[in-house]
Amino acid sequence: MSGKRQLLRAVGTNVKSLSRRVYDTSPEVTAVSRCTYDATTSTQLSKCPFQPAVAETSFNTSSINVIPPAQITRGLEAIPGPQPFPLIGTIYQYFPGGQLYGMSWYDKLAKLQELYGDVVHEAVPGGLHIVHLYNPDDFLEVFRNEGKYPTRDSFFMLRRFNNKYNDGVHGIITSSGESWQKKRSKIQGKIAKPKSVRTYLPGQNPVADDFVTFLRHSRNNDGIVEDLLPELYRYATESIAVVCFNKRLGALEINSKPGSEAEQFINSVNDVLFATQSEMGSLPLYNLYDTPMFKQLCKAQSYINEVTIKNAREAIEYCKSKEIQEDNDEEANLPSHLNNSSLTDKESFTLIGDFFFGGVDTTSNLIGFVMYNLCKNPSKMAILRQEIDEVIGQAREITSENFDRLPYLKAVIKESLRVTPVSAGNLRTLATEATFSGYDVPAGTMVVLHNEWVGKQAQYVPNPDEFIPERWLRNGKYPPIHPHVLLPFGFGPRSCPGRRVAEQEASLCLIKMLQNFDIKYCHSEDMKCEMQIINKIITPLKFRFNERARP
Ligand code: HEM
Repeated sequence: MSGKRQLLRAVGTNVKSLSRRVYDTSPEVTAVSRCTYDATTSTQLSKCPFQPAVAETSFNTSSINVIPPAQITRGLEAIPGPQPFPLIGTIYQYFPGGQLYGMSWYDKLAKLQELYGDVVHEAVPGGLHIVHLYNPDDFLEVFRNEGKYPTRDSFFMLRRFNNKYNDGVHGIITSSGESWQKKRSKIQGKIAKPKSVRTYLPGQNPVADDFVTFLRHSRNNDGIVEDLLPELYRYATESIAVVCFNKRLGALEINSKPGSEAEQFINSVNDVLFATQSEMGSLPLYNLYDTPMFKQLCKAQSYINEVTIKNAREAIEYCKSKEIQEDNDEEANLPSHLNNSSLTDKESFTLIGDFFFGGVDTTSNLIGFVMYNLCKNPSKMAILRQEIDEVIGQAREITSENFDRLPYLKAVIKESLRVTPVSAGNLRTLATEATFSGYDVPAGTMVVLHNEWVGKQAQYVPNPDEFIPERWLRNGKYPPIHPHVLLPFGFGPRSCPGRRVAEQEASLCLIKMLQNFDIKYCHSEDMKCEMQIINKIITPLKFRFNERARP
């Protein structure tokens, strides 16, 4: 191991209590089956487009973790995993007769871990190599080796759409390198910082009030909403429009006509996510011709762009007509802010489109998951309601100060993201070679961090099957959890810029629902979800909303 990497390894994690397999004499590592695939694409893999650089990390560097060089196994071919074959790689295991056929996403990745251990290699058609990781210590190692401009290679179809039909202009989801950083820096201060997100409260409070009114109209005579999820999509769309355009779209209008702009927009977001999920585990034929799935994505993304551009232009015109120049003016908006930056119109609109798109399914499923978990754990719901009653009471205006005094609400959201995460894990392409649990993995390899799986293992989270928000409260009553187990919004400079927006929108919605209703889950079956880039709820979220009894 080079001196530089010895040094990197030496700045270890502060979580000493967790066992590291790399310290063992590796019997488990050597016992598992070896991959004999000749990695013919190794030249391609080492062609990293980025300068080798080490990611800065703010973690405590108190303990020393040095892997003896003799225990490090080099090269992808040495990593355990299913046997790959030329051209098809390991994809056959997902087809009938294969060991992963017909399984849910979570069951597949759990099976891979069970069969091969904490580091697993898969070869995907098209010469792509994936390394699955199941140890939080290795997650830290990934972020140390993600480079100055972290890369998350995903949304390949969307990338192709942008290249082919958006004049080669990308937002931040599909861009990389300096181009990614330039765009991200333009929007970071407006969306990602907690203080700036609070400035959207005056616009988002009325959205949450309207959602409560909307729910009252959606209930049947028994107070039942047959499926809350579509209503939550409307809420999230209306609320993210406040952030993106400082504008109401009308998604929560009572008796809004089918086929409204908001409805078509929501359907388009779902179509893009569905097409993107279909990329995984299939041959990338869309690179050769416009496949039906690619055409579906193109249609949906074109609509997302159309709605974004229309609303962004209106927002810019609004600021011009009112001569609003200052960003801190209450009537200022994001498109106008970007219009005054060095980005071209197309770059700005594509960037805003990413946020508009990113803010729909994520937030709505998060709220759905939290509601479900609370209903399944009524004692936790009672504690949360008490906190809300004490801090906010029946006030309609939720202030920035209120948010700072709701630790249990934060803990509930966090625990929900562990038990029923919106994002199952994280993805990076290594900028530099790295060592994971004793295996050297070359630069350019895609690594998948299985946070959902790790968060459900008793060795990392005690009583993992129980919904215990208290474990996240900093009162010393529960043992600390490894800081890389739960990374629902990713990590580092490429982490989710919409995190604070999502948390704020979800909190507002949950507060208002608990202020107004007694809520019960009343579907006969447990909730089920399916991986469509995010974990999406696929069974009806049937709740009874009774007006809350006032003292
Ligand atoms: C429950 C809510 C959400 C979850 C769990 C979530 C999760 C994530 C994750 C895991 C990533 C990848 C981070 C990484 O690679 O380190 C991400 C990226 C992203 N998210 Fe979110 N997200 C949520 C809500 C939102 C919202 C509300 C928006 C828009 C306001 C948004 C916009 C984005 C964008 C644009 C990216 C790409 C960032 C980049 O590549 O630089 N997300 N999100």
